[in-house]
Amino acid sequence: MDALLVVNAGSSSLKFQVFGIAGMDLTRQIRGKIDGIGTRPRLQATAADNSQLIDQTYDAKAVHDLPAAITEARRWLLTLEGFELRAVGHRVVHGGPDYARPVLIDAAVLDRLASYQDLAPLHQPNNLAPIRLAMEINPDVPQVACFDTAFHRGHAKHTDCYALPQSFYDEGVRRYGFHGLSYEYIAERLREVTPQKARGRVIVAHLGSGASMCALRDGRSIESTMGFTALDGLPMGTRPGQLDPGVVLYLMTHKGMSAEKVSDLLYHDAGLKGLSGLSSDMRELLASGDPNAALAVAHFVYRCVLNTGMLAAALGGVDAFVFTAGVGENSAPIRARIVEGLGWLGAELDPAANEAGAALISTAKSRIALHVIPTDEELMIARHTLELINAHAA
Ligand SMILES: Nc1ncnc2c1ncn2[C@@H]1O[C@H](COP(=O)(O)OP(=O)(O)O)[C@@H](O)[C@H]1O
Ligand SMILES: CC(=O)OP(=O)(O)O
Ligand SMILES: [Mg+2]
Repeated sequence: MDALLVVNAGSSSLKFQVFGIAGMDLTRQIRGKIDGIGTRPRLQATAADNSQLIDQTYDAKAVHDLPAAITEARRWLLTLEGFELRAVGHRVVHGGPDYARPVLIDAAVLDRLASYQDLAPLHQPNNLAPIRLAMEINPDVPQVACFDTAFHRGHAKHTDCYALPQSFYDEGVRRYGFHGLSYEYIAERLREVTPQKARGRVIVAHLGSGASMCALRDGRSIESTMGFTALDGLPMGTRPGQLDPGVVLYLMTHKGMSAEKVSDLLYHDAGLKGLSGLSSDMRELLASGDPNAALAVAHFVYRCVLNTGMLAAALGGVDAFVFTAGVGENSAPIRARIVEGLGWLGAELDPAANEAGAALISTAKSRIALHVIPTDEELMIARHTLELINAHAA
């Protein structure tokens, strides 16, 4: 069967899906991921009927980074039979000022995307490595890059500028926002789940290893907690979230840290991992009795509540709130604690629905609807990829 492969390299996971394609039709054939990279790596994949194809765990050292995960996933994908690869769609985290929509990749595009590497060091190299590999192995198979930044590119200038001389804005120093493929998918799902609310004011909390929130008005992004890079906003697995730039100056001038050392700290050793001194993985922190784990969790919840206030102000009120991504989809205790902090907005949790992992977790009395919607960045990438390759072939 003609097939489309989708690759999504995140900060702690490599997700992939294989779709059968016929004209504009997509049928999901395989859904897979390696998660817990560097902590407790696990490769899982399921077929279209949800039957399990593989479930394998690895020693943390065996799959310690994304390149190692790419090698493992590729090894397994090559064992599959019956698929004729027609295109590959990739998540690329940073599209810079140049790309406001998905693009067919050629050598010039690849060079341009590589020039944003410093702006997303945790992701961009891992997004580009499989593109280079596929170009070498299958030079005739078209590849499409789909950007985390694209969905936010309609933000008004007074919201996506920094208060710096405008020459910086002109050269691309802007608040881009990320996780856009996830928000685009959620905006589409909301139109099916709750069409009336989808036209209103919605805050989506994408809480994974990387975490951000997005303000949607009538399904379009108007604000994000992330900025020029994926360091800003909420605390994350290994990134601090919002940080006074004075801290960076202090580290460089008072502690003599090089730019490289600061970058290492901010991308790899901060966030839940840095603050707890224990783990970047929310599951491990919730299971731990250590007071530093409790501190990191309390900080995460507090910053989620604080940032909700900011986005509520941007929207002028809130009609619905959506939890998604690894933590948002799976952790009832974190959802409960965030909702508790949103009581001032009139949010009221239905604890039984929350514990049961229901799609709607608010009470009938709640002033805002609280939803849990599993994200599907890979489906968004597949749709964009198919659209582009069909347009190109026409
Ligand atoms: N049941 C759970 N409870 C708490 N956290 C969870 C649970 N399941 C997954 N997670 C968290 O979700 C994170 C991964 O989310 P994901 O969206 O896949 O991240 P990314 O795409 O950024 O790699 C992990 O760091 C893990 O801590
Ligand atoms: C942009 C970003 O932080 O992505 P992820 O959550 O997949 O690491
Ligand atoms: Mg992710």
